[in-house]
Amino acid sequence: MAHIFDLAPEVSNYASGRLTTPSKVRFPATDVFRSMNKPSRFEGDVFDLEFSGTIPTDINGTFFRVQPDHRFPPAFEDDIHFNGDGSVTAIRIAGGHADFKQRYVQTERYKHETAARRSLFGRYRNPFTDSETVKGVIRTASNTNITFWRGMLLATKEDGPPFAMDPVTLETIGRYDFEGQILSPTFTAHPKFDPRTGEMLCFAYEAGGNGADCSVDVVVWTVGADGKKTEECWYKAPFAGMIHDCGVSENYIVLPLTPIKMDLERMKRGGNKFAWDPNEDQWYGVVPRRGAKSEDIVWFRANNGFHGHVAGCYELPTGEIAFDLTVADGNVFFFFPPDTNITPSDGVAKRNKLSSPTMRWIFDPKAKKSVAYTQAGDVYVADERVTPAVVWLTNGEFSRIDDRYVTKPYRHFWQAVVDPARPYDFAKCGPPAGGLFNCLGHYTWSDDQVLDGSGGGNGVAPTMDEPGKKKFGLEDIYYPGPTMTFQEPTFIPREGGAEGEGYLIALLNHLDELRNDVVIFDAQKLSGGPVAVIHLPLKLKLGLHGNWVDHRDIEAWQKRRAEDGDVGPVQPAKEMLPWQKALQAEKEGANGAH
Ligand SMILES: C=Cc1ccc(O)c(OC)c1
Ligand SMILES: [Fe+2]
Repeated sequence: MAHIFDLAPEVSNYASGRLTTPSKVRFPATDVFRSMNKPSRFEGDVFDLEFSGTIPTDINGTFFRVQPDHRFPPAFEDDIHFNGDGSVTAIRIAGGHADFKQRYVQTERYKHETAARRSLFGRYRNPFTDSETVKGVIRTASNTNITFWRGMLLATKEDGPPFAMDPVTLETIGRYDFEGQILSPTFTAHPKFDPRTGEMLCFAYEAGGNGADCSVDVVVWTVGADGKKTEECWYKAPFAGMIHDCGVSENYIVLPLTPIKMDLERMKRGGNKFAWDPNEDQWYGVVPRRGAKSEDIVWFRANNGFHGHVAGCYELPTGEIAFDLTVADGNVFFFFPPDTNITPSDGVAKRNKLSSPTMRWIFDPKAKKSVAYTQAGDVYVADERVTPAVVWLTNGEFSRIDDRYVTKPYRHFWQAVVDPARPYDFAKCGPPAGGLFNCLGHYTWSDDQVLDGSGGGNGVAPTMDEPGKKKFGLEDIYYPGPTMTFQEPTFIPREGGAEGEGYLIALLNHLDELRNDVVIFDAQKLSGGPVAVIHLPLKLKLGLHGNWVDHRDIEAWQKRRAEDGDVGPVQPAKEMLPWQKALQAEKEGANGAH
């Protein structure tokens, strides 16, 4: 009997890039599904994890994070990581011990594909590539963020509505529409929480129709601590681009619009949802948090760049807004290249060795603006272009702050950092899956930068290409060695501590062993190395975002969410979304016509 491994090499499940009728469960032989990126697909628990060092006994809570993790071989052989099914990790820490739980978000997509035991949804955010059997089904993979809101976890991806999960069991409760108050087809993966008021500030882009029609409609909401929606205002964006993250100050919200553009005709042809436009500016929309009208938005323009994640955002004594985020000098999403049918060939950006500094922008919300009439509606554009007040060469991504300082002046931020000067063991690890985030960085703004937002005194920072730029503030860096990279860090506040006093927790990727650890640092002393290394007996996937939830908050809400609690159980959405109802009516109309 020939040994299984002696048989002829496996036949691919793909014919001209499309999934055939899979004879075997076999993922594409591409970098997206290889080595550290190999599908995990694991759901389960590990009680009382092994660890080295000492897990701080003064923390009692759960570190939640989410990863895209394809459950089935994708419909398209060249599928991308960002199109994987959302799978949530919970690291429950108490009494110096840690437990592990991993569960998928049981979205509509999850349910339909489980029943079919195969992929039914096609390309990333392109329903024109889906099986006819799932037309009208909410297709989000809920794979980008996992936040805690009024006793539930919200698993989110910006292409669809949130799905609620139980924060202890990780069971999926269902699609969440804020008790029927938020019915847009899309919802941000980056809601922000005002620590002073308990409000959730959130938004959606491509929000005007079915969530996949390249709409330029943007909506911004405020939901009060009591769960009641108190603000809703709709705006027009200058083009159908990505608004991934946002910043919130005491009175304003800042929406960075990235020049990675949608195109409906390309999508209908089965192409990519997005294409990088190296000739387009980066835009920043600034809107009031309260009592806003559509004409209150002001869009600021700056030279082309790729927005990363927001650190802090707050108002200066002048009433201007300091807004900090990483901005890369080229297309970070290499899997969404320029659309050569649209972008003039001479415009294709030079192949950058991307640099991704932290930029501080200072926006005047009262800036003089003019109306640009676009076919989609009025766009209010500031007359003056903007340049960054500070360019800090952190070369990082996944900025995080002490979330108790959201909307307020802050000093500390942390990032996953790329330092190409450090040794990397390519022979053992191969290419650094997901980016060479080989360090964790802790950064502290200097006094003058906190108070007046200036670039260290004169308010004018060197431009991006000025040689020998100044370093700003303090830097505290940890490098684990040549075979490891980090995922996004998350701050854990120490009870009663000042800003930034506490711990930093992150996943560590062992690219040689193909396994993960969870590392915990003193947030003020990364360079001292981790105080604890929690050993997972398996490899997860490269994830996106995570958050720390203190167990007292979970327990308090468990009481309130009990059948006899003052709030009662989480209510999943009861009705289809408006775009689904419209589609159903269209179908019935068409059927009725026969
Ligand atoms: C990191 C940004 C980002 C933006 C859009 C996405 O759909 C996403 O999916 C994982 C991630
Ligand atoms: Fe994000």
